[in-house]
Amino acid sequence: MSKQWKIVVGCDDAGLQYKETIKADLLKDPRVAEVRDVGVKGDETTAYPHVAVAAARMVADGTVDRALLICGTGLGVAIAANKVPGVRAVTAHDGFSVERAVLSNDAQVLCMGQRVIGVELARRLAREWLGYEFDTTSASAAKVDAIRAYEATGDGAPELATADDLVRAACD
Ligand SMILES: O=C(CO)[C@H](O)COP(=O)(O)O
Repeated sequence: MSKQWKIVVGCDDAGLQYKETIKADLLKDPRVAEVRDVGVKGDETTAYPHVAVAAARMVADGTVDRALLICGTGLGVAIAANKVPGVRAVTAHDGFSVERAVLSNDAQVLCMGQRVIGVELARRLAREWLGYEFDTTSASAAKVDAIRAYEATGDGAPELATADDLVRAACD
């Protein structure tokens, strides 16, 4: 059996309907072991950065494998989630980008905008997302390592890779 994902969902008030709909889908999906919810709920109006960072911290500390975040555009939640070290969050509204977010970028956080795409497309993309798993032996792995290295030191972490290695990885 393929991996069973632990997932956290989150949204702001502009993403509540999609978050609840996709959460219900995830809860029924046999590929999902656990779904956590960091809000918002009902008539809460917590701003998107707080929710996104709460979810991203759960990814970073290993509480969950992945996060699915919804706001109006999917942009703000991604920007905020990416402030948490170790987290790679993307906004994606098409199937190819969702696939590559995992297979190329090892992104653990998928963000979508309730004001951008229809709910059926968002549900489909979330379903497809569960089917992708990053291959640590793939050619993309060195490029993701380069991202990690830049994050670690801001200059490419020479202890993890030479500058030449990083440039080669970035250009491959
Ligand atoms: O889309 C959002 C942030 O990217 C959010 O749902 C709405 O933000 P606002 O336009 O600043 O209200």
